[in-house]
Amino acid sequence: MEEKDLMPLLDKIHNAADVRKLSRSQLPELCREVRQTLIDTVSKTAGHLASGLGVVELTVALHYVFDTPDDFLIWDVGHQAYPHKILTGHRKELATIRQKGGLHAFIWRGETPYDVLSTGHASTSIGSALGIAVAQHQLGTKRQVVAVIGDGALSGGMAFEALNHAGAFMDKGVNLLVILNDNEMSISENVGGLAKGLSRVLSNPHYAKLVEGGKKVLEKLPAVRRFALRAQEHVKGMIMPGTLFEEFGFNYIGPVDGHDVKGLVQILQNVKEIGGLQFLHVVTCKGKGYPPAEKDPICYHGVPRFDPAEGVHPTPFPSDRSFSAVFGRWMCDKAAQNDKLVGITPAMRIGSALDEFAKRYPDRFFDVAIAEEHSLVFASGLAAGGMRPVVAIYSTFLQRAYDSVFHDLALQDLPIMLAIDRAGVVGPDGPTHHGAFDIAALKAIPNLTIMAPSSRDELYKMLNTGFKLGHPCAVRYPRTEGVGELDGITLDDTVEIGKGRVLSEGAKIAVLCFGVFSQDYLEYAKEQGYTLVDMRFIKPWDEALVEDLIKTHDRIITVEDGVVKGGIGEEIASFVQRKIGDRKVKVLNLGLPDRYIMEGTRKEIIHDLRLDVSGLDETVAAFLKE
Ligand SMILES: Cc1ncc(C[n+]2csc(CCOP(=O)(O)OP(=O)(O)O)c2C)c(N)n1
Ligand SMILES: CC(=O)[C@@H](O)[C@H](O)COP(=O)(O)O
Ligand SMILES: [Mg+2]
Repeated sequence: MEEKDLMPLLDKIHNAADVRKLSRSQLPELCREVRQTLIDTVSKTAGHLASGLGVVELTVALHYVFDTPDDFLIWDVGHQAYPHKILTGHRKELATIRQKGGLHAFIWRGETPYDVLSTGHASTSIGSALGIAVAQHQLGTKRQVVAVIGDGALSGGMAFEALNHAGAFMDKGVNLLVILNDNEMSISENVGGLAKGLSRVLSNPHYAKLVEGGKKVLEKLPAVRRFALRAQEHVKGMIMPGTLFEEFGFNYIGPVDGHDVKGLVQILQNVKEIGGLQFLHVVTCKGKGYPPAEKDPICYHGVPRFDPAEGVHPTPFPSDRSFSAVFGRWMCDKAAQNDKLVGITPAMRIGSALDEFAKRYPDRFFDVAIAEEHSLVFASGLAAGGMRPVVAIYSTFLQRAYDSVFHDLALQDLPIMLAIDRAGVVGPDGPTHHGAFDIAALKAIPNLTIMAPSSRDELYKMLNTGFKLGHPCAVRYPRTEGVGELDGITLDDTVEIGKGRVLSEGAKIAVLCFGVFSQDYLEYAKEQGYTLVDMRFIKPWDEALVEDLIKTHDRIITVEDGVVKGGIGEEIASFVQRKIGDRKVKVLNLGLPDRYIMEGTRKEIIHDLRLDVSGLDETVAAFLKE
């Protein structure tokens, strides 16, 4: 075993209390061991890497200073919490992270006593930590509350709603420490005025002096609090004239070096003494300690399995065969033809495959940071102002902007297209990331056309159709590769609004699919002699086709990559009931269950839900006997 693989300290750490048994001088070695464990494990499991590497020292210092789990520690998103999982009893289980039956991808309420709230969607940590802090004040406990939020997550409006509300508790005996983990990165570059403001601090030539000054001031804090804070004001005044956070009622401290574990311990101990509303600005390097990740933190945000000696090659972008890549290609093709087309993403440029579009059309590409609600309202303004916006947004994150789909798109009848990526089961990111609800949620909104392509060429044609429509519309597609070729498909190729297509003529059973399942079932349907339909449209769906089918089929199965409850299948079942008169036609709705789907590969989950061919075959056999 190589020297680097020896973990003498980590071998003694079974929970955070064990961390607190170490001397402060042992902490740098503990950080080395945690960092090595992270690289060794995640390179074998895949998952989130760079963010966790950047908070190793902060995580060690927090568990060293605060009496966790009695004191509360709330991580924003939770993708950076792998070091936290290692130190709180899951060092071995980390090898199961994001796998079926394994550790949750992010923080999961109850996974350990240290984890009181589940996370996964950004910008919630300050609000939930404030709630916990107010609860402790009401209950009269002395339990401390710490929120750790990244500079990307801090760009989310929810974070500012919480900061604003926190101000109501200034000098009221509520203790809350908000730690900004500032690595100047989101998944890609962090954007916006706040990011610029924070960068000004870090790029200031006096920054190093400021950090030293900050440390000196903080070292004196408890003893000469008034003087120390005045001195710190002076130091900050050079760089940070009246910080935004102090306007919200917080005492802003920093910026401080987020990789000096002993310095962090000292600062946290001092800040803990002060109490009240504290905002500690910690500066870190995303990917710290693994040079390829330091050099390219975007590439190492989410990694496939890789050899640490080799690094990750190529940078994990959506594969060429993915639906996301088709969308990215369509955006570039359409932008060349129509100069009103603009593309918007809430912080997911790479995952949405907008990288090439952003490079070719920088003036028509807008990354609005982690601000899904704003991405749609911004699009409404662009549209009202004469542009043709396309918003690329993950299904699960679109949930944040549901009201804007109604209020700022459909109600206004604006020509905006939503490219809803990660629709349906996504896989290892688990329950906070499956795009399970967009069909049920969006189909309730009047004046919204919703399409679900079954193949890559169909997606391209649907994007053409949606853009040509010139009214509010959405195209939803999964985080998978697809069948179908784009050769010969042009920007003029569209699909007929509201019309489905029969892929295989059969009898007895008609299987109506919304999305990719029709391609999965095609061979099976042909072999069994069942009718297979690619419905193409969730709204408006092809009533005439269904009315026709129920004249010749007495079993209808609907399949959607979304929840069955409130899904499109139930709508069809109700339609069939009204149309069959005295005929006996039974309808079975298949899709995602009324429960949360835990982590696993998409393939595993689809199999467990009996939505793959073998599952469908079993279901059909039973259905025919009913
Ligand atoms: C509401 C929401 N939108 C988007 C995401 C996707 N996402 C996960 S982590 C991340 C970047 C977070 O940046 P930051 O908070 O700075 O953390 P870092 O990775 O830099 O440590 C994004 C956009 C999310 N989890 N939740
Ligand atoms: C933590 C987070 O929310 C993102 O990193 C998300 O995991 C990205 O998902 P994709 O890998 O599907 O882009
Ligand atoms: Mg960041």
